Amino acid sequence: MEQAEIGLIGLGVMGSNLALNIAEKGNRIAVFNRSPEATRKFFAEAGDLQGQIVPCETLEEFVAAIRPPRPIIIMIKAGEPVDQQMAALTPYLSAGDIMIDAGNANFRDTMRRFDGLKDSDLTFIGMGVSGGEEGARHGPSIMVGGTEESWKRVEKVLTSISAKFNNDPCVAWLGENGAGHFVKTIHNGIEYADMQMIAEIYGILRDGLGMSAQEIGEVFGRWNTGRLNSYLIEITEKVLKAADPLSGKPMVDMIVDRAGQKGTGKWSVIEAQNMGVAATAIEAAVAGRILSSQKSERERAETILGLPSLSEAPRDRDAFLADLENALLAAKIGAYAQGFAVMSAASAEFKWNLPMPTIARIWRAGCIIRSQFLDEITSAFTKDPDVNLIVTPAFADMVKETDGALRRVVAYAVLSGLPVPALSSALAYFDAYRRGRGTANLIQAQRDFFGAHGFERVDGLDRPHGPWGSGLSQG
Ligand SMILES: NC(=O)C1=CN([C@@H]2O[C@H](COP(=O)(O)OP(=O)(O)OC[C@H]3O[C@@H](n4cnc5c(N)ncnc54)[C@H](OP(=O)(O)O)[C@@H]3O)[C@@H](O)[C@H]2O)C=CC1
Ligand SMILES: O=C(CO)[C@H](O)[C@H](O)COP(=O)(O)O
Repeated sequence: MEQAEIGLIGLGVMGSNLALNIAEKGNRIAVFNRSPEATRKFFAEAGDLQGQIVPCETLEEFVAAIRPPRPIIIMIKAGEPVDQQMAALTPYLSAGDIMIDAGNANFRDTMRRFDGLKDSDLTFIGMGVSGGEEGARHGPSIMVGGTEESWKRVEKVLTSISAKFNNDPCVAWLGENGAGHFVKTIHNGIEYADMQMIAEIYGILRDGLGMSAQEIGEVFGRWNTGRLNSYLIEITEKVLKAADPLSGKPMVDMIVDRAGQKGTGKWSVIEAQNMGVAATAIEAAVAGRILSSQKSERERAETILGLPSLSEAPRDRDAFLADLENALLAAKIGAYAQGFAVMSAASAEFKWNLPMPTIARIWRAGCIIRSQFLDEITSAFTKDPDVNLIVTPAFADMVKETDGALRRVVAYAVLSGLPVPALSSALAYFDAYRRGRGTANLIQAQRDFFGAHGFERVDGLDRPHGPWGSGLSQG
C-alpha cells in the first residue's frame, strides 16, 4: 500500500477535523487514536476521503504506514497525556522524524519536550492551532514553534490546510522551541478578554435595559456589520437567537452561568505577571470565569447582600447603544494591546524575535478571535512593530474617539451594580497608561518609610531617603 506523507494521533474534535482537512488537500494521512473505536468510526464517516486515509490500530502499524522522515501531528488532551503519547511513540520512530504537538500545551512543557529531543535524531515542533472544530476542518490559524529547518519540512502541508485571508495563508513560523505555543496561549488570553467583555455588554443589555435574548442578538447582529465585525460577535448573535429545543425558551437563558476553563487564560495571566506586563483585561476575564464557577456562593451572597438598585436607564436608548458599541471597541483595543505587550516582553525574554505584524496577520482568519480589527492591527504593527498598540497613530485615534463611550458605559454599570471587570480594567489601563505623572511617588515614599527601599527624586538630586521621623531611613 502507498505510504502516507503525514500521520496524526488523536481523533477527538480537533484531530478528526484536522485529519479530514489534511486528506482533502490531497495529502495521504495515517491516523491513530488511543481508543480504536474512535479510529473505526472516523474512517467509516470519512466518505469520499477514505482513499486518502490509512486507519491504524497500533502505533507500530501507524508508524510503518508513514513514509520516513515522518511528520506526526499529536492532537490529544494537553499535559501528561502528551508526554505519555510521545514516550509510547518514540521507540518506533527513526532519524529525522518530527513529532508535532498541536494541542493547547503550556509553552514551558513545549520547551522541556523540545530540549529533551535536542540531542537525539528526532525533532519536536510545538504548534498552536486555533479555529475550533470548523477551523480545524476548513482552515485554522496555525502558530508554529521549533527550528526553522523543521518548519521548512512541514510548511507546504500546513500552508495547504491553513485558513486564508485574501489568499494569504494564516500560518507562520514564529520562532524557536515554545514560541508557537506561547503565541497560542496569548491568543486564548485575548479570546478570554474578548468573550468576557461581550458577556459584560450582554449583562448591561439584559439586566440594565431589560432586553430579551432575541433583542440583544439583533443588537450584536447590527454591530457585526460595523467596526466590531468578528467571529465572536457573529456567533454571539447566533447563540442569542437560538431557541432551546426542549423548553422553547432562548437557549442562552437555559444555560447555567458557570464558565469552564482549561488553562490557557490562566497561563496568559501568570506569564504576563512573570514578564512584568500589566494584562489587566485578561486577568479580569480569568477572574470572571473563576467567580462564575462559584455559583452557590454567589447565590448565597445575593440573599445576604441583595443587589444594588439600577441607575436610571439612559434616556436616549439609541445613543446608549452607540456608546455600548464604541465601549466594546475601546476595551477590545486595551485587551489586544495588553496581549501584544505580553508577547513582546516574552519575545525579549526567550529571544524568540516574535514578529508582531505576522502574528496579527495570521490571526485575521481561521482563529476564534479573527476579525477585521486584526487587519488594522497588522497595518499598525507593520508601520510600528515595537510600541504599545494604543499609541500607534491609528489606534491612538480610535482610543481618543471611543474612550468617552467606555467611560459612560462603565459609569452606568458601576452605578447600577452591574459587574464590568474587564471593561472597567481596560478603561483604568488607558487612564493609568496615558498619565505621565501617576501616584506611585506615594507608594515609593511608603516603601521607603517602612523598609528604607529608597526612591528616585524628580530633581535628580542624590538624597534617596525621606525625612520620615525615625531617622533610620534618612539619607
Ligand atoms: N476543541 C477546541 O476548540 C480546541 C482544542 N484544542 C486543543 O486540542 C487538543 C485536543 O482537543 P479536542 O480535540 O477538543 O479534545 P477531545 O476531548 O475531543 O479529544 C481528546 C483526544 O485526546 C485523546 N487522549 C486523551 N487522553 C489521552 C492519553 N492519555 N493518551 C492518548 N490520547 C489521549 C483522546 O483519545 P480517546 O478517544 O482514546 O479518549 C482523544 O483523541 C487539546 O489540547 C485542546 O486543548 C486546540 C484548539 C481548539
Ligand atoms: O483553544 C481553543 C480556542 O482557541 C479551545 O477552544 C480552548 O478549549 C478554549 O479555552 P477554554 O476551554 O479554556 O475556554
